[in-house]
Amino acid sequence: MPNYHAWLDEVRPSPYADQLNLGFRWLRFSRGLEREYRTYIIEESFDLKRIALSVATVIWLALAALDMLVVPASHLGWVLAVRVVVLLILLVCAALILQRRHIHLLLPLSMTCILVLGVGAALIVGIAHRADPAYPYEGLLLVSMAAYFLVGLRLSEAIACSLVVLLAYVLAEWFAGLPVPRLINNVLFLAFGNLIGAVGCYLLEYKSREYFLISRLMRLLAYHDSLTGLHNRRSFNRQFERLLRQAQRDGKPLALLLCDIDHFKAYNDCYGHQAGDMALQRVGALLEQAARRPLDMGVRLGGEEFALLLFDIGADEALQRAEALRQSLEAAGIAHRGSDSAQVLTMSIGVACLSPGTPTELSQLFEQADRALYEAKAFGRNRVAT
Ligand SMILES: Nc1nc2c(ncn2[C@@H]2O[C@H](COP(=O)(O)OP(=O)(O)OP(=O)(O)O)[C@@H](O)[C@H]2O)c(=O)[nH]1
Repeated sequence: MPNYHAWLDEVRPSPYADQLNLGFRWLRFSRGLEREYRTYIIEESFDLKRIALSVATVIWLALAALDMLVVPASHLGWVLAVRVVVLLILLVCAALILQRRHIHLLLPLSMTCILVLGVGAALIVGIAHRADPAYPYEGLLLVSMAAYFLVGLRLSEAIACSLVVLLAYVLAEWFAGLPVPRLINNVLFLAFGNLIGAVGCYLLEYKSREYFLISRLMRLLAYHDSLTGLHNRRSFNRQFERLLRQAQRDGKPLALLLCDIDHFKAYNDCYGHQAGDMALQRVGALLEQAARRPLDMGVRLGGEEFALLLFDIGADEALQRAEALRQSLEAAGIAHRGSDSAQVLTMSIGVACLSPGTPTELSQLFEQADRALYEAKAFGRNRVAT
């Protein structure tokens, strides 16, 4: 399919943007993304599976009632026996699916339901055709349509299920002794129906994958700063509450480092806005490196203000990390002839710590770090204060 996402050129590289650019006409992403998509689709299709199960059970029971009217009494017992066995398996699968605990079993259970319905329907047609060749076989197409559209299967899974059902039908008709020309006619009808289902399913899965990539990319854009790739203030506010709760629950300390580049206005004035942007990106990369543990967070708060949120860190170590960060910018040696504090670009850092068990709001921790930053600026910049 053609790629209409020209706007991706203006977005920072990410696995989602890369995959959108690369395309996915074979309905497959790169390995990591494919795993993420499959987990997402299983979660997403849970409600669909519940509805599909209810619809399938109702239709199956309705057809059982119809069988009592149209299947000759000599074969009705067998037909009803198949209906009961299929119904029982459906109910067991439904009980497991609805518990939701067995999320890893959701896919095999859904495929089992489709296969049991399809093979059961094929058997019933075979049994009925032994007595009455006019018994409708088209119901098999309903099972395939459910596989393509109703259960949330991927195209390859839906095709696999439908082919097994088609094979079961051919065997059942062979057992029933249906004349070959009629069998060919019926198989062709089912095959064409499957073709239509497969094309529809392809288009749906393509759109579902596209939606997955775009929605993940949008989330990434909404929570990250476009210039540096760091978390933005919105993401910081959102994650801070979560980290605070986790720190309190686990009895771990937290530290907030507020970082502000010194004399950045003068830097812009001396070297231009574009050079200023590049300097901000270099600072962003240093913060990214400093936030190396999974629960640490490097943030661009706006302009030339950054923050580093460190999880499970005591006051002494937090000061050391702040000092290391300050030194790393100084050591980067980005010339700054307009600065009063040094000949290179530097930053001032205010540190605030939160001990376990101390109830604190983000605003309080922020104020504390801001006061320390103000002190660092007032005492000559290019320093760490607490
Ligand atoms: N290049 C560039 N400049 C920015 C960006 N955002 C903010 N700035 C500039 O950052 C400068 C911040 O200036 P001030 O708030 O006066 O701070 P300062 O000059 O660093 O002074 P001190 O913090 O007191 O050392 C302003 O000139 C803004 O235009 C950006 O995204 N890119």
